[in-house]
Parts: sequence; C-alpha cells; structure tokens
Amino acid sequence: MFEQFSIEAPSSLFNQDLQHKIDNKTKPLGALGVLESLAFQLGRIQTSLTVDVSKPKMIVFAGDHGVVAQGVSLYPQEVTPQMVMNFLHGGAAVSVFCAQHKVPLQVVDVGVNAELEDHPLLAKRKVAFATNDFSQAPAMTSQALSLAIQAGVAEVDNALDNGVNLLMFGEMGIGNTCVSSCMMTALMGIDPEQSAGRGTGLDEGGVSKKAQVIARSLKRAEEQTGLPMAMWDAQTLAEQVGGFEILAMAGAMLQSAQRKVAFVVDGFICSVALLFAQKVAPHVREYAIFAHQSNEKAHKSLLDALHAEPILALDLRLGEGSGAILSYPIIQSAALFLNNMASFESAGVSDGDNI
Ligand SMILES: Cc1cc2ncn([C@H]3O[C@H](COP(=O)(O)O)[C@@H](O)[C@H]3O)c2cc1C
Ligand SMILES: O=C(O)c1cccnc1
Repeated sequence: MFEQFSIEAPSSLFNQDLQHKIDNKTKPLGALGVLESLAFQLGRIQTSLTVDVSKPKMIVFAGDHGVVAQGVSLYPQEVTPQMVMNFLHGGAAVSVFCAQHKVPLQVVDVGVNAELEDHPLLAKRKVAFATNDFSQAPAMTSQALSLAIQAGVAEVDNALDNGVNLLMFGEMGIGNTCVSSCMMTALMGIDPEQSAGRGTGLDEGGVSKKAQVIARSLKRAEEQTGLPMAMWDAQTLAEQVGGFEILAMAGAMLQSAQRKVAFVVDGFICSVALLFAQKVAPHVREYAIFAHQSNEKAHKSLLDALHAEPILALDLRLGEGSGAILSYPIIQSAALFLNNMASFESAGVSDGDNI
C-alpha cells in the first residue's frame, strides 16, 4: 500500500553554511527566533543558501464521515458540500485569506456526500459518498484507502509539475475532529478522553459522548481485526478508523516530502494527517512547517509529540487551511531575511565578539 514512499531526510550538505549565513546577518545572534529555524529548514529542504517560496498553493481536501450518525458534531453533514461551494465561490475564510495573499486555492472532493457540479477550482476525485460509520464497521476498504492516498499524490504531482514550491494543506468534513481524535488515540495509545475536543463547539456532555463513540469504535475495530490497536500497521489503522480527506492529505504530505518540497500543516486535523504519515515514513516530519496551535483541546499535546514549534497561536478552531494561509507572510519573511538581509561584512556593521 505505501511502498511507493521512500522519503529521505532533507540534505545536511549546507547545514554549516546555512547556519553561518543566518548568524552573520545584521542582528544579534538568534534574534529572529522562529524565523531562523524556518529559514534553516527551508534551506535544508531546498538544498540551497537562498530559498524560494514564491509559488505557493493551497489544497483543501473534502470528505464526509459515516460516524456523524452517532451525533459527534454540532452541525449536519450537509454543511460539507455547502462549504465546498462556499470555497469555490470565494466566501469561506480560507478563500478570503488566499485571495488576500494571492495564493491559488484548489478544492479536492475525495468523499463529499453530494454530487458536485464541475468548477475550475474543484478536482473531482471522489472515492465514495462518505466513509462507513466506523463505530459499526471498518471506515473503508483497502481499495478505497488506496484511492484516497493516490488522490493526494496526484494533486501534489500536478502542483509541483507546474512549479509550485510551497504547499499548504487544509480540510473540510463535518465530523472530522472525531475521526482525527480517534486516529490520534490509536496512533499514540492514549485515552479517548485526552484526544476528544469540542470541534465546531460541542459542550462538555457532547465531548464526553464523542470520547465514548471513539472508545466504542476502537473496541469494535480491535475485536474485528483480532489485534490490539497498538499492533495495527498504518493500513489497518486507516481502514478501520480513517477519513478520506485526512488520508488524502497524508498522501499529499508524503508525496510532497518525497519530492523534497516543504508543506504547511494547518490545525488539529492536518496534524493528525501528519502523525499518520509519520507512521508510514518518519522523515516526512522534517518537510513540515507548523502554522499554528489550534484551540482544539488535543492539539497542544499532538504538537508536542511531533516536536513542533508552531508559528502562530491565534485561538483559531476552524480548519479549512485557514491557519496555514495566515502563516504564509511569516514564511515569506523567513525566506526574505535569508536571501536579502545584509551580513555584518557586507553592511560594514561591527559584530558582537569584542568582549
Ligand atoms: C460552517 C462551518 C465551516 C467550517 N469550516 C471548517 N470547519 C471545520 O469543522 C469541521 C470539524 O468539526 P466537527 O468535527 O465538530 O464537525 C470540519 O469540517 C472543519 O474543517 C467548519 C465547520 C462549520 C460548521
Ligand atoms: O484545528 C483544527 O483543525 C480544527 C478545529 C476545530 C474544528 N475544525 C478544525
């Protein structure tokens, strides 16, 4: 299933030169903080002392989830196709922010529970109209899993073949915080109480019901596979409790890393996609830029598990790729300081080792 991915760590060839270049900019050592680690990471990924993030693209994967039948979201499933139309017509948060930064937006239907009309911004790669309700049966077949992964791979290939040099990923799918929490529980071996959060705005009772649905679903899957979840491989985990848009995004992240291009991770759901991708190929993590820390409860512990240093913390709890696009100006600034800032030598400024 995942044999196509053999992801190498970014090159270390320029590590010393990159650090030297960053340290010799006209600023106190380390003073540009997170921008310095971003510039270093981009330089490693692009194997260059100058970096280019001038051709970004936002790809939003959309899909529906059978498990919403268990009452795990505040909103009805119809909102998924309605929001996809809103993305296409420029009215969603991610659309507005992409327009602000002149970043092209592509929406990919991998499993929306509605027939969608053709639209230039829409890629139609529907695997099915929704996953199965995984509290009752496996979420998907291995064939469906493969189609979801390949949808992500194909969209990334398409973008990179057209010169894109920075990818940003987002998602839309009512119920997908439940799916993400369930995947996180299985991937990290934690209690569902620790991974379930409010999503679109559940109250405490709703969150504890969501945790119960997750616990029941994982028990069902353990019984059906005859294996404790700690022993599931990536394929089993995805088939049992995955979501189409989350797995398409994982495929996209893996392909982006395979082709040595950095990608921006949005909030909680995207971080779970990365955690899954990391189970397939650990080095994928090194190509990820973390946009922000979401207000979804489990995002902080997930970011810690990924050793991630997010750029922003704005109390967002939206998804769609909204945090990813908001972080783009900072990523641009990281590239610009590395490329264009003067060095102590070129600007004739005295540096600081005279003590
Ligand atoms: C109008 C609206 C726009 C959204 N845009 C993103 N999401 C976000 O909320 C959903 C996940 O939350 P839950 O698991 O609680 O359903 C996802 O679709 C996510 O992208 C939205 C949700 C709504 C209602
Ligand atoms: O952080 C996220 O990705 C998120 C949080 C709440 C709702 N939808 C998405």
